[in-house]
Amino acid sequence: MKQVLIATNNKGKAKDFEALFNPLGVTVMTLNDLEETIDVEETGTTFEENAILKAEEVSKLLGVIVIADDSGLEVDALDGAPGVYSARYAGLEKNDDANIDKVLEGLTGVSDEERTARFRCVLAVAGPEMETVTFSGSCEGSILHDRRGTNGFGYDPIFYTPIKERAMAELSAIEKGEISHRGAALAQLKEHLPKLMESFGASR
Ligand SMILES: O=P(O)(O)OP(=O)(O)OP(=O)(O)OC[C@H]1O[C@@H](n2cnc3c(O)ncnc32)[C@H](O)[C@@H]1O
Ligand SMILES: [Mg+2]
Repeated sequence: MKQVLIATNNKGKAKDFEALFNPLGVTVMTLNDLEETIDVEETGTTFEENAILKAEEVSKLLGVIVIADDSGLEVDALDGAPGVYSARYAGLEKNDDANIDKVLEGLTGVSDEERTARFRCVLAVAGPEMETVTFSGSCEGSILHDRRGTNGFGYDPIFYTPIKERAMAELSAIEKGEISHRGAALAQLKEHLPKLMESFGASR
C-alpha cells in the first residue's frame, strides 16, 4: 500500500484526506504520526504563500515529497474574514468553538441573503527534486445562525452547502469530499500531476 505525507498537524484535515486517498489505495500520514514535533510558522498573507511555506519547509526537513494544505473560510459580510487567519481567528490557541462564536457574533443581525461565504483550499506539493506546484479549490455556501451536525472540523457546523442542502458537519467525510474545497483542490492535483499520482500508486 502506498503512502502520502500531508504536512499538517490538523487531525480534521487528516480525516478529510483519508476519505479522499483511501479509496485510491493510498494511506495518509501526517505530522502527528512523526516522533518529532514540526510546526511551521505561517507568515504568509495568502493561502498560496502559506501552503508553499509549509510544504517546502517540511519537505526540506524530511527529505521527501509532501503535500501541504492551507485553507480557510471567507465570509462576505465580514469583508473576507477570517480568511488566512481562520485557524487563529479567536486567538492563538486555535479553538474551533471560539472561532465559530466569533463568526456568529460578527454576523449578528445579518440576513440570510447576506450570509454568503466560501471555503478555500490551496495544496502545495514540494519535494527534493521538483519545482513546488500548487492547486486550489473552493466551495460556495452560507453561514447558518446556529451549529448543525457533529462531523468534520473547524467551521463545518455553521457552513451550509446548497448542493447537499445540509451543514458541512452533517455530511460524512466522503460526502464532504465530493463538494469541498479540499476535494476540488485534490481533483486538480490529480488531473495535472499524473506522474506524481503514479508515484503515490493511484490510478488517474
Ligand atoms: O496548518 P495546519 O497544520 O495544516 O493546520 P491548521 O488548522 O493550522 O490549518 P490552516 O493554517 O490551513 O488553517 C485552516 C483553518 O481554516 C478552517 N478550515 C479549513 N478547512 C476547513 C474545513 O474543511 N472545514 C472547516 N473549517 C475549515 C479551520 O478553522 C482550520 O483550522
Ligand atoms: Mg496552520
